[in-house]
Amino acid sequence: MFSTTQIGIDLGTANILVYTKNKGIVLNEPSVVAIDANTKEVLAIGNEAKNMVGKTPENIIAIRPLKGGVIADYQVTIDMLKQIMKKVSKQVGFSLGKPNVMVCIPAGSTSVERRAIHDAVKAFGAKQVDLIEETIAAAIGADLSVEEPVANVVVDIGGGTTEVAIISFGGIVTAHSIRVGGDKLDDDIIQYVRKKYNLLIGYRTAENIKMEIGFALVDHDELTMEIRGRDLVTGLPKTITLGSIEIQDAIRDPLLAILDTVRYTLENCPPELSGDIVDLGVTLTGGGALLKGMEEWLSNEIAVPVQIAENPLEAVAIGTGRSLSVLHKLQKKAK
Ligand SMILES: Nc1ncnc2c1ncn2[C@@H]1O[C@H](COP(=O)(O)OP(=O)(O)OP(=O)(O)O)[C@@H](O)[C@H]1O
Repeated sequence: MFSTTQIGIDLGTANILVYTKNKGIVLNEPSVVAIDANTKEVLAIGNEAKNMVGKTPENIIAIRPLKGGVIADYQVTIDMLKQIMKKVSKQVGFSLGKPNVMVCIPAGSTSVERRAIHDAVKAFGAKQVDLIEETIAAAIGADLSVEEPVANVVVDIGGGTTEVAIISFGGIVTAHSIRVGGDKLDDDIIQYVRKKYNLLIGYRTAENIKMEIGFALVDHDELTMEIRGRDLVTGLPKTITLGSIEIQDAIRDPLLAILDTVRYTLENCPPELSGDIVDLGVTLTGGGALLKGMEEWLSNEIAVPVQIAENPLEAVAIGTGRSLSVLHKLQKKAK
């Protein structure tokens, strides 16, 4: 008899990852879909679609169907999910039997959207489909002892949202989220460069600036970077040099919004669990955790230890996949 393949899907605003128990991460691609604007036909997904952004003829448009932590384009999300299942099935070969699938969905998705995602995965041939909250998946993926009666604090800084949760005994004790994540930092960099230098830059350039010379609000030796864009006055291409101190200023507001959400969640922690936070600290997951100085800045501001999960970008997908076994064990116990 074949054992059932277990698959975890992290349906993120910025990236989609798929994890299987035996093979680990088997797919990691940006949540981008290229479609023909006239026929609405899906032409490409993931890396292939991202590479088309801003470089394609007018009839081919690239869509990020998940925006700001919610499903912005429902039909395209479902189409993307189908393509992903197709890719993964080829790679993993779960033709041997129907897989059990766990999907981690954006926090802001409605019950109708949750149902639709569930049905789309099921229609593709999954044996069982379950949905999981992002912070619980992140905590499991970060190797926190979520089943213990202690305060596990997770701050997941994704593309569209930041979610903060205190998890104890397998459940969320308190949680808060804001629609501010790495994408908002990119937006603010675009606005800053436009205002100060009259230069138009695209999202990919803004993201590169953030990754190369973006810092949380910590003192640091200044870094610089040359960037290219379109001069708004002459309409011609132009190169300028940006410094990390000015970029730090440009992304100050979203960083402070993230800090406020962390503070607010910690303030709402039941007193019995507060002591654990001082001892165990806060764990950062999601790509935003990789912003330079993030760990040091948050730790200084909230005065508790802060650590970054081993694989911040993969923690949710790993936890989503692993949670299948946790759920399975719980179900067995319940029988
Ligand atoms: N080295 C880095 N420095 C700063 N930001 C980074 C770095 N690497 C990735 N990011 C940012 O992390 C974000 C993506 O993170 P992640 O893949 O965890 O999001 P997601 O799970 O798709 O989003 P969400 O949780 O909102 O659905 C993007 O905004 C990306 O620019």
